[in-house]
Amino acid sequence: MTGIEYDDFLDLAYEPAASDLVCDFRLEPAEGMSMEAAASRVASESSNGTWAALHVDEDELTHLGAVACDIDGDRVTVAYPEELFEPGSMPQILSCIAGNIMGMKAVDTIRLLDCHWPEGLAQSFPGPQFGTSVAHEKLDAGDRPVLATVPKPKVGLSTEAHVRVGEEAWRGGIDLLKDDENLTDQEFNPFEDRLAESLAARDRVQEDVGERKDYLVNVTGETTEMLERVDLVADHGGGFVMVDVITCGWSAVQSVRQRCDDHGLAIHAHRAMHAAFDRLPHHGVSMRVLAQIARLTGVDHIHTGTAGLGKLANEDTPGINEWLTGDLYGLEPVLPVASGGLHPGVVDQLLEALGTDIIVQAGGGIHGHPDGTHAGAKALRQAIDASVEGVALEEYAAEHAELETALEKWGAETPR
Ligand SMILES: O=C(O)[C@H](O)COP(=O)(O)O
Ligand SMILES: [Mg+2]
Repeated sequence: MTGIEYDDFLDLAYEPAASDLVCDFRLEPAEGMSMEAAASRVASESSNGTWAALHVDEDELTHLGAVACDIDGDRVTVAYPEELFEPGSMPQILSCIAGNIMGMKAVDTIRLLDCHWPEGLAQSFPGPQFGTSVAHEKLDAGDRPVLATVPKPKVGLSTEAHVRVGEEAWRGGIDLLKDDENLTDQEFNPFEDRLAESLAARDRVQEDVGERKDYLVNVTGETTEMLERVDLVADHGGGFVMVDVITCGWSAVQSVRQRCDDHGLAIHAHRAMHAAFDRLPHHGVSMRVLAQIARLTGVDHIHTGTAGLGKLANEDTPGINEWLTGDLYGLEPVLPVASGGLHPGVVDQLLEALGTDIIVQAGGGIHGHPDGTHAGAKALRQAIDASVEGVALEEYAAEHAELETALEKWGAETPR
């Protein structure tokens, strides 16, 4: 017999193996508990330990214990053996590394800051089907950012009004019409009507303007229902679906990813509710980790913030975007989405901060233009063109009336 003590999970001399999943945490131990004891409890509870010492027959035990292997101030590194995990199951992985430990009394606060994914575990997931390549595989954005818009008000428009707003925006130079996160299949704007009519409008606009356009229709719902909606999008000739990935849950995202593979559909991930996990800096799961999970489970785009230029609080957008587009054992890169309070007057600063390999989404920043949606869409496209060409917005506005009006209204201010 062997006794497993909860403080057996600390070994500061341990060097993680290449196959380990290595996680960085920030901890605040409970009163009266040392950092070492708290770190060991985290490694224990998130792998194969519990609060009490156990007595287990050595012959019956598979060694799956995690190791708290580094402590630096309030930072703790924990290495997990890959055998602890079910390959390809994001819920199972999260039940380890972001499970009971989030509410454990041994720590006052705990935040999962970053994960270093080993090759085997990363490759047990599909990753994106298209990722950044949507800009030229499904659209005609070339080297400029892809442009998207959400009709506002976010809910309440009839199908007809919704489609009209979309058509005006596409004609003004926007690539993607996007549903809002809380618009799915309500009575005032039913899913299938909106899908069919929007895609018919898309086809008309494409024919007229000679540029590919598409529609990010929000399929979010109960998983079986959501898969049926994915099939409908394919039946109607759409190229993308949108999913509220946090509210649906990662298991549902994995199911949608499989179904989208059958149809060649790209997935636009909205992150509504992410801030419940990542807004408090000392607790929860960072947006960086949520974005990593999104890439592994296979979304093609995900909202990652606006580098402080929009209406929502954001953590390290440039760093997250760099991870999403960097090397990950051959998995496709994800196209990051900047959204939330953007308007033409901040586009130059946005591209300076995040580069051009992004989607720029503006709702209020288009439909709030004094001359309406069509002019607002033109103003956003003009601001993008100016910034890509390296021309100052004010200078470009002298020749482009819609941009001039937008700059008069909003200047370069960041909204709240
Ligand atoms: O879902 C989104 O991305 C938001 O609705 C953005 O809207 P806004 O551009 O008006 O802030
Ligand atoms: Mg929204």
